[in-house]
Amino acid sequence: MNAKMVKGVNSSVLPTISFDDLPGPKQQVILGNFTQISAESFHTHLEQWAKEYGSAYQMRLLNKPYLVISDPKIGLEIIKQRPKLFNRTERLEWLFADLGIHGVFSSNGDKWKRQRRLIMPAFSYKTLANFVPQLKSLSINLQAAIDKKIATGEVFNVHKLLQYFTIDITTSLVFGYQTNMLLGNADTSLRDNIDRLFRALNKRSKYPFPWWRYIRTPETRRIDKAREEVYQLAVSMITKAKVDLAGNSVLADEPETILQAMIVASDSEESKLTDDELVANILTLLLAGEDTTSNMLAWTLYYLAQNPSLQQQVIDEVSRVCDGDIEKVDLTALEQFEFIEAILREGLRLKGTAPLISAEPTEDTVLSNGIKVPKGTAIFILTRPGGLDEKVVACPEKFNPERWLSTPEKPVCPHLQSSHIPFGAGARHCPGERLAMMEGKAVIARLCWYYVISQPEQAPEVGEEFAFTMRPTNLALTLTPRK
Ligand code: HEM
Repeated sequence: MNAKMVKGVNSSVLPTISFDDLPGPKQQVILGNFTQISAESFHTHLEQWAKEYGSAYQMRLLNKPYLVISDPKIGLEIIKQRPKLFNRTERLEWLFADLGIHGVFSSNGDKWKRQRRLIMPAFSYKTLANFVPQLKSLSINLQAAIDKKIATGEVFNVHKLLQYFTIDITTSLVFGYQTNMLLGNADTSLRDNIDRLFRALNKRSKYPFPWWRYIRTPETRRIDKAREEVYQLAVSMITKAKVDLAGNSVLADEPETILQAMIVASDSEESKLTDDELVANILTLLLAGEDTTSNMLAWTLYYLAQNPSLQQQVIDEVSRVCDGDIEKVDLTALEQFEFIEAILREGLRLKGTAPLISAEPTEDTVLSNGIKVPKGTAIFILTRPGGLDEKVVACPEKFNPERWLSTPEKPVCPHLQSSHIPFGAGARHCPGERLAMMEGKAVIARLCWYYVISQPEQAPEVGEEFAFTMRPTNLALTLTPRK
């Protein structure tokens, strides 16, 4: 094979290992490992096999071979060499296209470059800084929704309220449209539709061909309905944004929403986004911004519930930064919440909500560990094992935010930092990281300030479920107002 070497590797000293010679779980004829792996625990299966077969192994789902990488150095090497040497997988492209959400997340090549350029201004420091008052008012709505539930005395699901919060945030930032899920909008169809689309993505990613296009089941019909409803919402928002832009020339210079910014930025002939591309990107942002962030918040609360002294440390930080009054929280305060940031990072280390990143070489390639990867081989990069490696992290199973606090005498361990990629890395690094962290800090500060967070006695064991993002199952939390 005349294979391309990843950057910085000297081919003359590298022994090459053929993909077919890699170890891996025993495969069945035709099925490969298909029946050994369930969609809901996809990531834990892959992580378990990494413990058994090493940091690079092969598996097969029906006719499709996969290389699974859990060595963070190799994972980083792959994702940092996008878009030149690696792409998102072809399968991911058509899965997203099939659901009408083929935007910046799933595109490759020039299509991806153009879309990435057009959405990035929406995540600039300036745009997010302008969004802080809205973020603050939506976190107050979250608190009001919690208080309302507490007043009724009913047992309630905090995770669901966090999902409403992130939908309210994303729709308001992306469309400037108030879904008001937290303030009692009884129509939960948007959340239900997003949920259905995520589950469909996850289940369908196991199959090498789109059987659902030919065999209609009640579930395929429900998925089509969900897709159509979200699509129509996006179309109506585009129409409204265009009318707003036409009626107010100031908006062209200072767009108020991501959607307006995308329409303005795409207004030159060579970079124009078609309406279908606009819809796909709106849906991409809705999906990318909702579950990932609400799951991160839910996992963080799970760890805080087990540790009252961490809650007190959050209160102390908020008090110090906001001069004793959380209602003074603003952009500067959010930036100064270092301890809360450390808590969020530690939660992501143990329960990263994006445990897999997929990639595919654009040509035959040799990795720096000597593995020859044929063009088009699908690769799964596991984002969690690096942060659980005892050689890098002391007591890796322990929730210890202190490890993320940097002082001149004791900077954060560089190995820990480089093996921690919950938001990916390189040219396709998550553009929503800063927004997600701002949301996380605003919510964790407020909830610790106003409530004692605990787990009910007899709480069921909390599990992990993979539904394209990784979420907690059976999470029961009690929020009691602080005196
Ligand atoms: C805790 C919250 C979040 C996590 C853990 C997360 C994680 C990730 C990861 C792992 C990727 C793939 C990166 C790569 O391939 O290197 C990604 C991509 C992406 N994320 Fe996020 N994300 C979060 C929140 C958000 C938010 C709030 C938004 C926007 C509203 C967003 C928008 C995107 C987009 C558009 C991409 C595709 C980037 C590209 O392919 O160029 N994410 N995210």
